[in-house]
Amino acid sequence: MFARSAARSLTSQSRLFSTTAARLSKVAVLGAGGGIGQPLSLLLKSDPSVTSLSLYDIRGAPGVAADVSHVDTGSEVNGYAADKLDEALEGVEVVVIPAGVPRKPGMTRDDLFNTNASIVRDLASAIGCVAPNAHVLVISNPVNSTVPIVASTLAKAGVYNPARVSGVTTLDVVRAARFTAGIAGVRPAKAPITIVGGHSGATIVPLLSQSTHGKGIKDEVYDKLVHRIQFGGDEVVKAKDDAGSATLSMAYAGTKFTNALLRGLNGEKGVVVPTFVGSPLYKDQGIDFFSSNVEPGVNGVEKIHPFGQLSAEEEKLMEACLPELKKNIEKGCAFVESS
Ligand SMILES: NC(=O)C1=CN([C@@H]2O[C@H](COP(=O)(O)OP(=O)(O)OC[C@H]3O[C@@H](n4cnc5c(N)ncnc54)[C@H](O)[C@@H]3O)[C@@H](O)[C@H]2O)C=CC1
Ligand SMILES: O=C([O-])CC(=O)C(=O)O
Repeated sequence: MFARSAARSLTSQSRLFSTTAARLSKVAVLGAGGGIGQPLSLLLKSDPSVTSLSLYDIRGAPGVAADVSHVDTGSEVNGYAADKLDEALEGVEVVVIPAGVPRKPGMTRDDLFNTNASIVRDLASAIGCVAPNAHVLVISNPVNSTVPIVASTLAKAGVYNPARVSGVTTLDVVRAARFTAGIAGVRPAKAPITIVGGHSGATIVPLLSQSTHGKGIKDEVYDKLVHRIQFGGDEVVKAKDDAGSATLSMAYAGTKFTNALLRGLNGEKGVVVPTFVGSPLYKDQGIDFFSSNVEPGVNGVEKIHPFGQLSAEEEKLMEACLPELKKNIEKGCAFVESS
C-alpha cells in the first residue's frame, strides 16, 4: 500500500518537475502574496531547477518568503516589501507575474483590464530598467492584453525581445487533458490536447482533431467539451462564489510552464509547451501575438511550431477567435501608446 502511493507521488512529481544539469536560475514572483502567488512560490521552491526565489508583492511577500524558506530544498528565498521592487528584480533571470485582481462571477477577463493594465505596465517598466534581459511570464489577466502591454512597455524602453515575453496559457492545456481524459477513460498524460489562439472564452481554440483521444469525440459531447475547455475558468469563478478565480490549478500550471522554460534555458532539447507570444502565425492578418506550441531554448522561445490541418469545426472556432483576439491585443498596445 505504502509502496504504491509513494510510487504514484513520485510519478506525479516527475511530471511537474523535470530537471537537467544544475545551473543558477534566479526566479522572481511579482504578486507572491496572492491566491496564485503563494502556492506558486511554494511549488517553485520545490522545483530543483530553481536556485533562488525572489518574492515581491505590495502586501505580505516577506511573510510568504519566511514561510516558504523553511521548506527543505536547496534554493534560497528572499521576500521584498512594496517599496523594494528594484531590489527584488536584481540579477533575476525569470520573472513570473501573477499580480493583479481576479474575476468575480459575471465578469469577463477583459473587465479586469482597467485595474490590471497599469499594474502590469508598471511592473514591466521596472523589469525594463533593472532586469532588461529577464524572461517575463505573464499570468495576470486579461492575458490577451497584458502580454502586449508588457511587450509594448519593454519596446518603449528599447529592450523588448519577443523570445523573452510569454503569456502563461498552460492552464488551458492542463484542463483540456483532464477533461478529455475523463471522457475517453484514460489518464490525462495520455490525452494531451493542442490549444491555440489566446486565453479567454472564444479565443481558446482546442484542436481535438489532432489528439488520439480527442478526435473520436463528436456531436453534443464534442460541443460540451469545447465549451468546458473554453470556459473552465468560469466554472471555478462560479464555484468560488465571489472568492476569486483559479489559484491552485494555476499555480500548478504556472510551475509547469516555468520548469519547461528553465529546462530550455538549461539547454535541454525538445521541450514543447504552449504559450502566448509575439508570433508570425497570423501576422498577415494583423495579429502580432498568438498562443501555440513553442520550443524554449537557451535564448527563450526559440521555435514557434505551426499547427497542422484544422477540422471544419476548428475552422469555425478560429473564425470566432481571431477578431476578438485582435481587439484584445490592440487594446493592450493602445494603452501603452497613450500612457
Ligand atoms: N493566466 C491564467 O491562466 C490565469 C490568470 N489568472 C489571473 O492572475 C491574477 C492573480 O490572481 P489571484 O492570485 O487569484 O489574485 P489575488 O488577488 O489573490 O492576488 C493578486 C496579488 O497581486 C498583488 N498585487 C496587486 N498589485 C500589485 C503590484 N503592483 N505589484 C505586486 N503585486 C501586486 C496583490 O497584493 C495580491 O497579493 C488575476 O489577474 C487572475 O485573473 C488567474 C488564473 C489563471
Ligand atoms: O477565469 C479566470 O478569470 C482565471 C483564468 O484565467 C482561468 O482560470 O483560466
